[in-house]
Amino acid sequence: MQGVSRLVVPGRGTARQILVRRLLVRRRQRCRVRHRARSAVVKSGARVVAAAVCAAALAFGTPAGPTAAVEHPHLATGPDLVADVSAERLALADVVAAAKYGTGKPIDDPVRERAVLEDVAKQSAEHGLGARWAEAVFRDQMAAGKRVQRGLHARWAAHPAERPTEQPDLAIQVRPALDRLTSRLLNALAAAAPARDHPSCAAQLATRGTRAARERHFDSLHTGALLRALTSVC
Ligand SMILES: C=C(O[C@@H]1C=C(C(=O)O)C=C[C@H]1O)C(=O)O
Repeated sequence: MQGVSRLVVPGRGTARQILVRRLLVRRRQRCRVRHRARSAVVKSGARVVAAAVCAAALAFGTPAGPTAAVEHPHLATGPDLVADVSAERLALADVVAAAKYGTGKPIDDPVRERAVLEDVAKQSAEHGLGARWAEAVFRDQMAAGKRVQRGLHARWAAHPAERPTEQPDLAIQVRPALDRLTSRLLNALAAAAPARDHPSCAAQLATRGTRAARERHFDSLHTGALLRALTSVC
């Protein structure tokens, strides 16, 4: 579980390389979406400039992570917080998995997910955040949590000795703990918002994400899920 950034997934590179690639794909998609939106209202010359700015940001900006973070400290602190709180939320997926294992409670609970997203939409306004962005991030967080639950349930089915010895109460203990993290993650997103449009946001987030995974001694299941959880941040 050591050296997560160097953890190699056969055929796909290290965990850090996978995260940077994934975040770049996301960034390119956002660039394209914005460019298309702009294209609808601006003349063709401006369209070319907008596309060139996106392309240049993607081509030159991303590798400049550490330097950019020194010049703009918010580039480090926002992604740092987001990675950290996301790792904390993901660690709770183990407790959720234990609470559900063998009880027949489904891993996917759409009703609960809707309640989480409604809470996010409500609180995001209080944090000065766009509800769409906040909801996208929380959808990723929930997808990541479910990936961990599925992985652990499969692991426990195959290796009974690894099954948890205690069964926490989902409604009384676990969900309230997740709910408490909602406002912390929204705070972290508010701190990361200025970094979001910076070309090195994805690189910063990758660095902070792999560090958070390493600090928590995440295995490949949890590290992969953390990468998934961070997909919509930048
Ligand atoms: C965490 C749970 O499992 C899933 C993941 C959720 C989440 O990450 O918030 C919410 C609902 C479930 O689909 C849960 O049931 O509470």
